[in-house]
Amino acid sequence: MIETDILVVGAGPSGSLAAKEAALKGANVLLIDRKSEIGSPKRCAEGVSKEGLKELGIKPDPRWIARELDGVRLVAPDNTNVFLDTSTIPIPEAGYILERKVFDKHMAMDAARAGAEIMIKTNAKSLKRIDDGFIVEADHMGEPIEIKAKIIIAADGPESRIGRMAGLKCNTPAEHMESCVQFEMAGVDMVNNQDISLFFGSVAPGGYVWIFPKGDDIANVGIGVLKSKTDKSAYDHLVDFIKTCPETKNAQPVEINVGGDPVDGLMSDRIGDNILVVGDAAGFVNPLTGGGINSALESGVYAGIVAAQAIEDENYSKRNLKEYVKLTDEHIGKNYKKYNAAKAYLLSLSDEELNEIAAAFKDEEFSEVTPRSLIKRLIKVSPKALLKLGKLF
Ligand SMILES: Cc1cc2nc3c(=O)[nH]c(=O)nc-3n(C[C@H](O)[C@H](O)[C@H](O)COP(=O)(O)OP(=O)(O)OC[C@H]3O[C@@H](n4cnc5c(N)ncnc54)[C@H](O)[C@@H]3O)c2cc1C
Repeated sequence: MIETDILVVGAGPSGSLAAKEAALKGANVLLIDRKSEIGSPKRCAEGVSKEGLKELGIKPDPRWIARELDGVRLVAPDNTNVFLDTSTIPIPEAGYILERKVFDKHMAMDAARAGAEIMIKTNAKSLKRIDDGFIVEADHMGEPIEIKAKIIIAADGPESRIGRMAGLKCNTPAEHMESCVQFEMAGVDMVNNQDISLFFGSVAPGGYVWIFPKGDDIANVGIGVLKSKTDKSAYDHLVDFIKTCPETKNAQPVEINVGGDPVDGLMSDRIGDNILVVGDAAGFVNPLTGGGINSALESGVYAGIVAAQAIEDENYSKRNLKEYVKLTDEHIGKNYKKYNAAKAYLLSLSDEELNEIAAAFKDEEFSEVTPRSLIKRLIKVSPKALLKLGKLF
């Protein structure tokens, strides 16, 4: 039987940062992932906020940055463009396009350098609660093993099972799981290959289509839809878009990525005795954009710090892990309410309303956008916005 203070299940961004932080604070840490190669296959459009990385002290490394971005292009159903410049407006998940397969590996390498032990091709299958922690049954390189841990950090992504196995109520209802499909494509004739492009309206019911540039003619072209808003699959919506969009109709795929994105907001059940849940597994995904890398990293840091302190205190009770909930509510969750309201508004708009708003904003020189100034402007453009926004705020 392998024994450790802290077992981190999942070496995505949240798990690697949790492992690194806990190891730096002196805990004995084991990080496991079921994959043969950490980071691969990716399930991500790879957009990340520059500021977010900076705040966590993660220095940009050319080995894992595919592209540095200038801004965001919002595209209305009638193809009207609105350009936002990230140097003047802070926009979540818009700063760099990562090479996730390299980034995730580097984050795990940093955890190893901090002192964490890593086991790849190790799939956690079940949990058994014992007096002072858990015994995890796992499959390592095809062989059954057992790992005894005082604390588990569940960093096992959007289809997380570890939290639930430990008795926590942390799952995303199907109606709030964005269904995503993406092709990495070559030969994309982008309107602007320094901006990410987001296409709204009936092209992607309940979500949006994205083109995220990774090179001059290389891009992640993907879609997220809510199953409750369409009878068609996300794949069929994306194929229709690619065939008809002038930027993608001659492009060719080199990779396909399929996955769920939990856009329901933070789960309240994020801790229990001997367990903390981080990243997508706990719903740390911006409900408006579907972006979760920055908050996965940040939640991992807080979990690592709190878990290491609990090891030092020799107290792994839920009560002693509460600081994690406080930190994540304060630093991450507080913004989700307004993002949820903005999303509800966006989803309430018809194609015609989106076209009207885009037409009014298309020549705008945005120097600063505050929620208040944006709402004022929206109401001026579309008096109907007053009715819809009134219900939300
Ligand atoms: C198509 C798509 C596009 C996206 N685009 C963006 C974007 O552009 N920007 C952004 O910020 N976010 C994006 N996201 C969301 C982003 O990918 C996630 O928020 C982020 O990866 C969450 O990190 P994580 O560490 O919580 O989980 P993950 O990155 O999912 O990592 C979980 C890890 O746990 C491992 N694991 C799972 N179960 C077990 C087990 N039982 N035993 C051992 N290991 C296990 C998995 O192998 C995996 O490595 C996108 C998501 C999708 C689906």
